[in-house]
Amino acid sequence: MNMHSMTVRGKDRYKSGVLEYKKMGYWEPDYEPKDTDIIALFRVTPQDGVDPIEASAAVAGESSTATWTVVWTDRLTAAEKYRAKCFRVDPVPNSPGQYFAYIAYDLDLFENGSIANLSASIIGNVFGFKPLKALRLEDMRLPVAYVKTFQGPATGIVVERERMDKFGRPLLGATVKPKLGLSGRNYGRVVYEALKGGLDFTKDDENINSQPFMHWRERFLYCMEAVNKAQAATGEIKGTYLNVTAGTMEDMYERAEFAKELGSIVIMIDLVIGYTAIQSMAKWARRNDMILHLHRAGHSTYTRQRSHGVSFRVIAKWMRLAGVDHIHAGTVVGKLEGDPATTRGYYDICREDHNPMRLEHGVFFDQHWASLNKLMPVASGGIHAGQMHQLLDHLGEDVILQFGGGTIGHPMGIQAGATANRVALEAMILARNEGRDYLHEGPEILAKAAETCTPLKSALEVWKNVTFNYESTDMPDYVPTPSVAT
Ligand SMILES: O=C(COP(=O)(O)O)[C@H](O)[C@H](O)COP(=O)(O)O
Ligand SMILES: [Mg+2]
Repeated sequence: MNMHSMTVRGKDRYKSGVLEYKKMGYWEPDYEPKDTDIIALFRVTPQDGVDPIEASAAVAGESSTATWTVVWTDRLTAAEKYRAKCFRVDPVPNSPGQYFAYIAYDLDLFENGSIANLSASIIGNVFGFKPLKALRLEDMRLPVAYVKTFQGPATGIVVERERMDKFGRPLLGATVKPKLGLSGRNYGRVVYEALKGGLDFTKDDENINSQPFMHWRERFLYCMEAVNKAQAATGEIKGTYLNVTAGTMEDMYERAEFAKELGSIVIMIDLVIGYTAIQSMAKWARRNDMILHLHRAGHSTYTRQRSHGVSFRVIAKWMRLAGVDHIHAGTVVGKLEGDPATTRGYYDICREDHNPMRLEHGVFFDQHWASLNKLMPVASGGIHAGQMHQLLDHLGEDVILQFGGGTIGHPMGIQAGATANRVALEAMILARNEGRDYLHEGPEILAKAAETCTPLKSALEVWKNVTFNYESTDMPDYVPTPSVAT
């Protein structure tokens, strides 16, 4: 094969002629994916003049065995088997210049139980490939044989509810605010008031670790004192997600051990610690019967753009494999990006034993989760009591609703903020259980409950105009082949 054409420069530098991945075997339109193949769906935006099939074959090549030219040593391997195979390329409806490329990978390309290994192939080099303008990993079909090599959530939704002794309603939480600057004693006071007022959990913020104004041991000590006092005062089980995120694994283990010593039932980590660190902490959590909360800090840097990056649905799948018990998955109605249909897809990935293909929720593949536990989704970011009916409608019952500003910013104080949220939630659950149309009657149900709950009345009044609109990104009218859909 003559690869000298790779030296083409100037405006013609991306012409398809310079790419020979099709010829190298990375395009196989007749390929029928095996049950054991991993399938990735990419949204490919080729540079002008680049053939979409050649570009998609290049994605298959660069994310599996290929380099830019044929190498002699290919012949020393089972190259046929190890080459990823792009088997389908469809134009994305209503998105000129963008294509959905389906690529199948043999299971033997991957190490058991390692997100680091999976991601080093699938999102390793290929996102910087010059012949592409943009590339987005939209979804993945993970075969059961591969899923079974991961531990999954150690606690999961069912056991968490049993441990918390709370059933039939979403759980309630709050992120302590302000994000930074409180001393340990004042911080612990926020935790106590929020839990005493009616919340089930409080949470450290993503950037609270061990800063000069509050070292981690102080935080843990004051927080656990607050949890114990609130449990004694209310007779309910309470928790606070102690963020053990730190600069090294050794520091994280030390913090997690101390949280356990103090009797905490839950610890927290941030997505930015990396996949291997997350899997290590998940194994620690399983060994130590600890619920593991994951804050998705940093995800929007690569999940938000529609044409480039990695969809959060893929991250949610990877995190269910990795074995966290909680994951932030969006609110729809809050301050952070996320439309109802796509967010629903993320929640489906967390909570179902089997995801059927649901294009209307952006779920492109059937996905069996084998015996992996269900992952509790967390709705957090700019939500308040006045949205309770919408939250229940969009997100269902197996979810943690977290009101940071919506608790700690309450005009009557933190306990009152927590009470407002608890009363609003219970009013809505009762209405739902009575078969009422709680979504449409929501404002009326909340107003009625507020007649006997001044904190709720005050919350409804102060935040009555706080709404964040969302942009709908519902799936376009797109029909993939049944062979990859089922
Ligand atoms: O601190 C907060 C929310 O505070 P508040 O309730 O005061 O807005 C969380 O970090 C965000 O929820 C993260 O977003 P996401 O949950 O989407 O990852
Ligand atoms: Mg935060």
